[in-house]
Amino acid sequence: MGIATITLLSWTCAGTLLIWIFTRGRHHLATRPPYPPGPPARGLLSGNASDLVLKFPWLAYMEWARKYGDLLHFRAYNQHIIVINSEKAATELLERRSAIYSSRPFVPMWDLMGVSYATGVRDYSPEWQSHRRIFQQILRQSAAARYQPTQTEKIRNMLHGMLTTPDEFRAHLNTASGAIIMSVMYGYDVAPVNDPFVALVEVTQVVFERGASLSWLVNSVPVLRHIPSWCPGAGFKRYATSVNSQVIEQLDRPFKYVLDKMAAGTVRHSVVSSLLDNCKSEKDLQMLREVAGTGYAAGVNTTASALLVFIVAMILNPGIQERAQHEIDSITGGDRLVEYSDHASLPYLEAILREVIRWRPITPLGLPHASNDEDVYRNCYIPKGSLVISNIWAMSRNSEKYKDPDTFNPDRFLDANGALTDDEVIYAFGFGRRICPGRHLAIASAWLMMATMLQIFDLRQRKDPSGKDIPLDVKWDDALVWYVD
Ligand code: HEM
Repeated sequence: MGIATITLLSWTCAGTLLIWIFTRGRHHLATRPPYPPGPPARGLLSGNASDLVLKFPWLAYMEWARKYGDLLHFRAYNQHIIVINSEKAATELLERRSAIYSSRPFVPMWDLMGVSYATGVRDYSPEWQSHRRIFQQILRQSAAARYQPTQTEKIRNMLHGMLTTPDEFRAHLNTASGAIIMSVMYGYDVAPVNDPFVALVEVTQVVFERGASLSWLVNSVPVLRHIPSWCPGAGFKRYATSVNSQVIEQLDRPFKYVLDKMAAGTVRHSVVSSLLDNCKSEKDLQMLREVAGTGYAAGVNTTASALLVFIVAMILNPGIQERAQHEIDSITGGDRLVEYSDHASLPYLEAILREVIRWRPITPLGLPHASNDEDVYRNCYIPKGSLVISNIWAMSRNSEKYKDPDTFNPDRFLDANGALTDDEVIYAFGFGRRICPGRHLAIASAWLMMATMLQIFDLRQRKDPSGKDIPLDVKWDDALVWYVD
C-alpha cells in the first residue's frame, strides 16, 4: 500500500468520524435527556474528580442530595457516577431494573492481585450466576436455619472467652464470627488464637481494601495494567504479584483441608463436603472453592462490626440495655441461656438488632453496582458503564421514616401494641440481584450473640483504678466496615 493510499484512508476515516460526531453524535446529545442533577463539573476533562471525598463520602453525598435531590450524577474523568440516596430510587433502579444495574465496576488492582474471583466483585456473568446459585442453595433463609447448632456452639465458646479475658472482647467477636463461617463452609474448628486459616483471611482482607484505593494510578488508568513488571513505575504490578500467592492460598488451603479429610474418611459435614458430589468438572470445583472462600472473607468483619456497634449502643444507653435484659429474663426465667426458639418471644431484642443495623450501617455505601446499558429514569439519562452507588447511610437517616435519626431508639421498630413493624432494614444488605446472600446467617449470628451477651454481662464503660467510669472513646473509621476502637 502506497503512502498516498494510506493518507487517503486516514482522511476518509477521520472524515467519517467527524461526520458521525456532527450527525449521530450531536443528534444523540441533542435528543438524550440531561444527566441527573449534581455538582457542576470543575474541569473539562477531570469533571468532579477533585470533589471526590475520601473520608466519610456518604456524608458529603447526603449533603449534595439535600441540594440536588436523591439521585445524583457527577463525573470523574470519563467515569460517570450515580449516587442513589433514597430507598425508593434504589428499589426502582437496582431491583425493578436489575437487568441493567447488576454488574460491578472493574478494579484493575483487584484483578492483578487475584481477588476478582470473589462473588462480590465479579461482573454480571455466568460465573457470577453460578456463585449466586450455590449461595442460594446454602444460605437462603430456610437453609441457614440448619446452622443454628453450630452458631450456638461457637457463640457459647465466645461467651466463655469473654468471661475469661473480657479485655479481648474484639478478638472474641472476630473469632466467633470466623469460627461460625469456617465451620459452616469447611467443617473446620478454628483455634481460639493464632489460627493459620484466620491469619490468611486477615491478610486477604487488608489486600482487598488496599487494592480498591484510587491512589493506585492503574485503577484510574486501567490500560497501565499491561505494562511489564520490570518497567519503572510498575511497582503496583510487583506489589500485586507479591500478594497474589497469599490470595490463592486463602482459597486453596481450607478447601484442600476438606479434600484431605474426605480421603482420610474423617470429614465433618460442611457446605464444601456436601456439595463436592455435585461437582462434575474442574470448573464446578473452582466455583465451589470460590464461593466458600468468598463467604469467609465477606462474612467475618461484617458480623463482628455489627456486634461492636451493639456494644457501643448498649454502653451509651443503659436504660435500653436493662429493658432488653428484663425481656430476656422474663422468657428464660434466668436459669437457662437464650436459644433460637425464643426469637418470637423477644420483640424488643429484635428491635435492638434492627436499630443497630440502621444506626450505624456496616457498609454505609454498600458495594458499587455498574450499569451494563444506558437508561432513562425520571427523564434523566444514565449512561452505560456508570458506577452506581447506594448511599445506605442516607437511607438510614431518612427523617420522614425515622424521627430523630441520629438517636439510638429501638422503639421505632415497635408499633403501639409492642409488635414489630415490617421495617427489617433490609436496605442495609443491598439491593436487587446483588443483595447480600449471607444476610440470614449474619442476622442469626448477631441475634444470638446479642441475646446471650445481654443475658450474661452488663455492658459498661471501663473503670479507672479509683472506680470512676472512663468515658467511652469511639472512633468511627471509614473503611469498608465501621470500626470501634
Ligand atoms: C451484618 C453483616 C453483613 C452486612 C451488613 C452485609 C452487607 C452487604 C452489602 C451491603 C452487600 C452489597 C449488596 C449490593 O451490592 O447491593 C453485601 C454483599 C455480599 N455479602 Fe454481605 N453483609 C453481611 C454479612 C455477610 C455474610 C455473613 C456473608 C457470607 C456468609 C456475606 C456475603 C456477601 C456476599 C458473597 C456478597 C456479594 C454479593 C454479590 O455481589 O452478588 N455477607 N453484603
